[in-house]
Amino acid sequence: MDAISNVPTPANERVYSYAPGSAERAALEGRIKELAGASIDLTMTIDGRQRMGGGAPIDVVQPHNKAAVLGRTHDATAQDVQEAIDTALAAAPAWRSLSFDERAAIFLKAAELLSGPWRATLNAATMLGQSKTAQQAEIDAACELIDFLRFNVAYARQLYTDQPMSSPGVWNRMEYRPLEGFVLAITPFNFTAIAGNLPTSAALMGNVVVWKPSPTQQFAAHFTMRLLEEAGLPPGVINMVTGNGQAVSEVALAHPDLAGIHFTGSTATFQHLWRTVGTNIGSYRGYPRLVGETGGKDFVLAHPSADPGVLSTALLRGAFEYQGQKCSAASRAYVPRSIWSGLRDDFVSMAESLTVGDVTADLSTFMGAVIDGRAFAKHKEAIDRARQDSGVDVLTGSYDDSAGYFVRPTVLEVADPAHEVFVKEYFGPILAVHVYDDGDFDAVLDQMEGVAPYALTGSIIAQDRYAIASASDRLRFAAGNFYVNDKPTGAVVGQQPFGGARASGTNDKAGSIFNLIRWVNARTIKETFVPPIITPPFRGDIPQSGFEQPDLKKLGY
Ligand SMILES: NC(=O)c1ccc[n+]([C@@H]2O[C@H](COP(=O)([O-])OP(=O)(O)OC[C@H]3O[C@@H](n4cnc5c(N)ncnc54)[C@H](O)[C@@H]3O)[C@@H](O)[C@H]2O)c1
Ligand SMILES: N[C@@H](CCC=O)C(=O)O
Repeated sequence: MDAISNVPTPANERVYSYAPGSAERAALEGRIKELAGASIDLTMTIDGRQRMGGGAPIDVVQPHNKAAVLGRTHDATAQDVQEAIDTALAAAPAWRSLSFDERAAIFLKAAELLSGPWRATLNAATMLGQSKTAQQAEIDAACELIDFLRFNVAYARQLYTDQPMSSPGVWNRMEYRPLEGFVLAITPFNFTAIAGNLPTSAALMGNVVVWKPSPTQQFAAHFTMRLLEEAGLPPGVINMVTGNGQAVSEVALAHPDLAGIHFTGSTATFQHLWRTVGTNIGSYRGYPRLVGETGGKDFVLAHPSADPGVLSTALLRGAFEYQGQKCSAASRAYVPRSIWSGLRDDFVSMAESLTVGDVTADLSTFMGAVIDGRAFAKHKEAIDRARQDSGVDVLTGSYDDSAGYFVRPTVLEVADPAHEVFVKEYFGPILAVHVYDDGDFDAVLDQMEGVAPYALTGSIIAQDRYAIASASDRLRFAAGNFYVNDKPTGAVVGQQPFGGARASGTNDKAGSIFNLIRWVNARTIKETFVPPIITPPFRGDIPQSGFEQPDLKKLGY
């Protein structure tokens, strides 16, 4: 089509409340029932065809009811991964020559389908497979993924319209080519939206993708793939391989056409991927783009002027929503003694009153289970160690994996601000609190700024504007997303572009133009309309422009 279209102006998707008696609640409950008993094959999708991976089987269960198997997936083998790469590369010429409008329409349609008929399916799958409450599934699997799909189209259009200046007689253009090769998207268990965004953002920019979701998110990923197909994604553009990723690392990272990695997950995994790419660097066609958003040890710093109600709400929601399994979750808090002495008992009893259980059976439950046995064992060990540590006061916290992987909200009060609990990411509902003398605010600020290797999210809770300004300035490099008088979680696409620095990742801000820039490789084109020509005899002066009078004799006059 010979036109430069206006893409639809994006707006954040409305968040449904799922109030008792509402139509959306009835639809969700119905879908939960159907999917809970479905026990489906969680296949790979290569060239639009679904088939099981050739490796070891993996049962995908409900974390809050570990005996309930939602489906079975298989590890992809080296041969499976090779096939996914070959398919992607074969699909590349047609996909990249499709116009942006045609590509964008697929993802806009996916957003529309998810906003309507697919909403209950993806929310139910996320609740069942990742143990999210209805509210947490809604803000993730529905709203955030819809926002990613819609806002990315608008950001891509903005990027494409960014063009260089031209001078008289010259037209300069910038062509935003996709990367040459394939993009490998490796996604985490905790956000259905992130899992959907990582392959689709690269594909929107004209790239072909091999996508490997986390096995513990495979249930919702399976339906995300079906949604994209219904939206019209051509076969081969995004190829999904399943399993733990061993073969993906071995084959894709050694492939000469690896053009980029779009990763979200732990710092250790990203460092492994980066190291492997580094080792193989001479063998690629180009320099693979490495985009990785990783772990955090996110803080809440309270000033003596803080409103205690704001502080306790930020801590309860920031630390315990989705069982603390958000990369943004508050896992360390610094609270002045004057506030803590009045707040502690109430805060602990509020934490103890949070309901924990099967989020799909009772939609009012505040927390579900942690994702799997490995996560449960890690949290159990951390709590047991804390109990044996004389420097740690376990104010509340317990665990039970008899039916599901349940870890109750855990609050540790610790005097030593350099203790492991302020440094290590547990990625669960464990909050460490350091109580300081009110006069030590500045010293605390200096210490907590660099005690952990991460720099993802953090909050300052204060009424005193000088304290807010000082914390904002001195914590400038300690968080990629910084909050004033709010919890450190819940970034919204288009409002708080998300990502952190230091060990927390490359900070390419998911759902923003900065991220999309990583998936293009710009070509600059200069066209000179009337080029200068050197005519003999050469007198040593090189014409600077082609604006000499035309030779009328040559033209026949
Ligand atoms: N910064 C962010 O935006 C952000 C967002 C979500 C999660 N996270 C982080 O993600 C982590 C939790 O997610 P997770 O447990 O799924 O992380 P993880 O690193 O264990 O797994 C992430 C993905 O990498 C895959 N993987 C693991 N080893 C691999 C290998 N050798 N080769 C190829 N693939 C491999 C996994 O199967 C999964 O798909 C936390 O550290 C959290 O902070 C960060
Ligand atoms: N973007 C989400 C966190 C994603 C990581 O898990 C938030 O802001 O809470």
